[in-house]
Amino acid sequence: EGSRSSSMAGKRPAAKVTYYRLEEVAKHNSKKDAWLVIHGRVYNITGFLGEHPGGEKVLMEQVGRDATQGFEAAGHSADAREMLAQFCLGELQPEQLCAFSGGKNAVCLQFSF
Ligand code: HEM
Repeated sequence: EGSRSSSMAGKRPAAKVTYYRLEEVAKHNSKKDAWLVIHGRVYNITGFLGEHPGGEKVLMEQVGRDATQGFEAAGHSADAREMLAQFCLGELQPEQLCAFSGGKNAVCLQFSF
């Protein structure tokens, strides 16, 4: 499970953000339990697999991993980007961000399990 910690955004009260590691995301790689990462956020898309206008197949190729590059390569609309929020579980550990998401560690692009 993800680790909980507080983060202070400006002077607002601490908001709870759940951080996940890629190793945890990787466990959720089946049709019945499908997670992926896009731009540093972790999404549970299990219920969306059959709803995706681009089809289930492309999503199943990305589950359990960082799908940022594929998501951007498909050129998603603003509507598609807004849909993401409803599936969000939390954030990827910042040091595991892929280069495509602004991470310094380009090796994440080749991350595989
Ligand atoms: C939860 C994440 C995702 C959401 C909410 C989503 C949503 C959508 C939506 C609404 C469309 C219709 C076109 C548009 O509005 O842009 C679409 C099309 C498409 N998506 Fe996704 N998508 C997601 C993830 C992905 C990923 C990870 C890939 C590939 C790696 C992908 C590949 C495609 C492709 C190829 C199309 C185009 C289908 C066509 O033009 O016939 N999507 N997606």
